[in-house]
Amino acid sequence: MDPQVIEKVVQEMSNFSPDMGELQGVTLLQGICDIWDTIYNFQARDGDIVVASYPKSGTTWMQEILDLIVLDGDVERSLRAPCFIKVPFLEMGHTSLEVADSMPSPRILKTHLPVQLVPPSFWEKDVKVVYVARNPKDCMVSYYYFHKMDQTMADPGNWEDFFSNFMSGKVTWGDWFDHVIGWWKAKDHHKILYIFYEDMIEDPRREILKVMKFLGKDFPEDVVQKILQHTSFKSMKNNPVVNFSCLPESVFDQSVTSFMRKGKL
Ligand SMILES: Nc1ncnc2c1ncn2[C@@H]1O[C@H](COP(=O)(O)OS(=O)(=O)O)[C@@H](OP(=O)(O)O)[C@H]1O
Repeated sequence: MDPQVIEKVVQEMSNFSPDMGELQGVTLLQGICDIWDTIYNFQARDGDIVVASYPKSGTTWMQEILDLIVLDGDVERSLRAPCFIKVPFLEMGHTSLEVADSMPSPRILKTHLPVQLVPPSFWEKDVKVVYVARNPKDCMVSYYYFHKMDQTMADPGNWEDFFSNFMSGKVTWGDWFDHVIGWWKAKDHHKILYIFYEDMIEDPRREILKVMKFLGKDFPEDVVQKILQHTSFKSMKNNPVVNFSCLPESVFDQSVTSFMRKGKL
């Protein structure tokens, strides 16, 4: 991967301001609202795989599982680039979208958008979505610490403030309840596999097998074990490709808290 492209994506991330905007009643970063036409007109392709979630639900974990499944368990190749380059984040700026456009298929893309805001081309093409949901209590705690660590997010204030903002959907990417319910309903009409973070914690092998089946893959046990081992919390915490240690403190100040913070219920 061209280091200049990585640099450009990081630069774009650091340019995001904590200002909030709103789209169709959903609270989003103003930076997302500003480039909404570009995001909404993004062209999905047949064969795209999307990991969708409310923030802090286990997205990065699922991204890495998906990448390894697509790579038939080739750990060496999974180390080719940071996760935000391997799996472009749909609403994170022009450069991410350019990276996505230049990628060969099958692509893996990430979004935190509620289902009603997903660009229409995703429903017109043959796209598979893995949605990850996490219980709101852990999601909220994780999101609170993330706001403190991510220097481009608004200061969350004290816990009581953040709690009431979260409960009323006044945090970026909107209301947790609408998000998980919207995607739950959509799974009856589209190719969506709905996975729970808690199930992944309880039995990660079982959930990885579900994802493999959804993607039409079947591996011998040694490959499944490799994927399992490489995507354990301990491995991911120490893996620079997924632990965001390549981001400068001006973006993620991990002296406040690690991105791979707790990884538990
Ligand atoms: N492998 C593995 N096992 C268990 N838990 C894991 C794993 N990888 C990431 N995590 C935890 O997921 C939380 C981050 O969620 P996201 O990746 O969705 O964050 S983001 O919205 O994309 O920023 C964050 O949760 P908290 O620890 O509760 O903050 C991560 O620690």
